[in-house]
Amino acid sequence: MEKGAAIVTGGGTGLGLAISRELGRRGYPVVIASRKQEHLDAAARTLTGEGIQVLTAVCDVRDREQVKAAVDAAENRFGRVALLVNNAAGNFVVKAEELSPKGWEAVRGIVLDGTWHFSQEVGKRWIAQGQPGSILNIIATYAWTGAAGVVHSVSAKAGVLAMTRSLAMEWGKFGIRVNALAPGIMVTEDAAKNLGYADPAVQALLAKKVPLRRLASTEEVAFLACDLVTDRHPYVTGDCWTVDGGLWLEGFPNLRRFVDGELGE
Ligand SMILES: CCCCCCC/C=C/C(=O)SCCNC(=O)CCNC(=O)[C@H](O)C(C)(C)COP(=O)(O)OP(=O)(O)OC[C@H]1O[C@@H](n2cnc3c(N)ncnc32)[C@H](O)[C@@H]1OP(=O)(O)O
Ligand SMILES: NC(=O)C1=CN([C@@H]2O[C@H](COP(=O)(O)OP(=O)(O)OC[C@H]3O[C@@H](n4cnc5c(N)ncnc54)[C@H](OP(=O)(O)O)[C@@H]3O)[C@@H](O)[C@H]2O)C=CC1
Repeated sequence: MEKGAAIVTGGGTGLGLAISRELGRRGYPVVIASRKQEHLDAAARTLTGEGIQVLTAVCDVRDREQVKAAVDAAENRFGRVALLVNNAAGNFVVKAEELSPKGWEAVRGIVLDGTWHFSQEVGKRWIAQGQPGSILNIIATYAWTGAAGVVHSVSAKAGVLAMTRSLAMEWGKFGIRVNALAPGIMVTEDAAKNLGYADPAVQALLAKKVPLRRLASTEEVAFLACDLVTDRHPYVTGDCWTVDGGLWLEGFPNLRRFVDGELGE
């Protein structure tokens, strides 16, 4: 039987692209949704070339109507949505006292509102259709440790973790699983640029802070993400898996110190 489709927000770049590829390899048609056509087109070319069925959906996750249109397009093309990965994010390092209302709004809107928009849109359809489903929310370990320099993202990711647990409790009876995954530091283009670790010398310093002494690859994080969101672990819900080489146990690096050039040995 045909598998339902997997929607991956922010599926055109970085971790989202790695998750889309791994889901494709596991037999799921993927729907990649994000704002920029050029990100989606480049990813679709790559994935199609690897034999994966792909649909692109230009969509700002902050806009409820665009989210609805993306889910409609996924159902029209593939019949059914089986999986949702809320991976899209926005982030930048800023002193809390200098963060503007629009800066707060942008990051909260993408991370917290975007996750809610897609989750409710697919969740209510699964409930109405009597279909099971699975949602995976990509967060960060600072959702529970806190971190200096990214108060907007920390607050939004903490909200997503609370949302994950609450939806798992409320929708478990419908056969809908909801989990979260907290990756360690990955060198993806926009994250490294926006968070001040594009320089390989900074990456080397960061790696020294990780108990396993290296940063994460998108592939290894994607593999675990796919294990969690697919039916490999059908009794896991409301949980958050961490794949960060042990970094959070050491304490999350103060991101302000990176951009201020104060990171020492
Ligand atoms: C060192 C280890 C770290 C590892 C852990 C990291 C864990 C998590 C990582 C991530 O989440 S990585 C994801 C990174 N990817 C992205 O951010 C891609 C998408 N990002 C964007 O599109 C932008 O960066 C955005 C600002 C988040 C959103 O773009 P949008 O077009 O909606 O907003 P703008 O109109 O450009 O800006 C809105 C508002 O925000 C202010 N702002 C933007 N950048 C900065 C900045 N660098 N510093 C201070 N303020 C910023 C901008 O000025 C606007 O406010 P106003 O000026 O209008 O008040
Ligand atoms: N990199 C890291 O070290 C870590 C990352 N994470 C998390 O991993 C996930 C992936 O991050 P990563 O791959 O590194 O970063 P990327 O910047 O590559 O991914 C973010 C994606 O979100 C999409 N996006 C941004 N804003 C919107 C929007 N308003 N609507 C729709 N899509 C949007 C972007 O596409 P487009 O520009 O086309 O809209 C992009 O594809 C994020 O949730 C991040 O918080 C967690 C811990 C560490």
